[in-house]
Amino acid sequence: MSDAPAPPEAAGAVLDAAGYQALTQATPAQIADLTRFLEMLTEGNAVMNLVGPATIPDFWNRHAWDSAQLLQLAPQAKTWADLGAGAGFPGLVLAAMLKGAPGAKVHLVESMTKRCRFLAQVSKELDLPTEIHNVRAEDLSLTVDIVTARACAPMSRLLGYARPYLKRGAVGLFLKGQDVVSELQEAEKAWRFESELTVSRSDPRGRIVQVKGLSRV
Ligand SMILES: C[S@@+](CC[C@H](N)C(=O)[O-])C[C@H]1O[C@@H](n2cnc3c(N)ncnc32)[C@H](O)[C@@H]1O
Repeated sequence: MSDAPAPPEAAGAVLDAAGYQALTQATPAQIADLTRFLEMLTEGNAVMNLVGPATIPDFWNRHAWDSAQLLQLAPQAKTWADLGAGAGFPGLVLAAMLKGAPGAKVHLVESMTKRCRFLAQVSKELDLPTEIHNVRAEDLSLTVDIVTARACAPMSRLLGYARPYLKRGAVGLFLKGQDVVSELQEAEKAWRFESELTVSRSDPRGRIVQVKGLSRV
């Protein structure tokens, strides 16, 4: 048994920028971009509903690390589509971490115009490799390596939104909460698909669902 101290996520300690950097090997420039994003999120949240205000003090774990952990499941992926990107989770964090990587592009798909304006502001200021689509996800069809979503819709509905992307060869990586098993059971009534669950590293109650090979039952 190792005597090494428990990692912050296991110990339940609040994660700060240095802890995030240790978990992700983020560069100082990436930490600076994410710190500015946190400032813009805090300012934006004062005038519009972007994230639950109580979650902002836990930004580095609840939002940044929750999002960035996806990169460790798909280290070769260059192109991503984040459905229901909202204030930019996971999409803006992925874009900040992929900035400068050859061929990197994160498509942020969001139906609410106000939120798209916020996504555009952050992307412009931080010069992130994003493309913003102010549309409903299911009305768009992009060829990407990975299609992702967090808190966008229950799995059955989400698979309908993700279908055009999965049909073009994307793999799904969806951040889900503790109801994931019942959501999957419900989804299996309407869809056939392969799924694999990974425990979330930012919250042991959460699961990341990898989805491939979607078709209608
Ligand atoms: C609860 S928020 C979550 C936002 C972000 N993913 C996060 O985890 O912080 C859900 C977002 O999905 C968007 N949304 C819901 N259905 C959508 C759809 N069919 N196409 C695009 N955006 C959608 C909503 O406008 C909202 O911004």
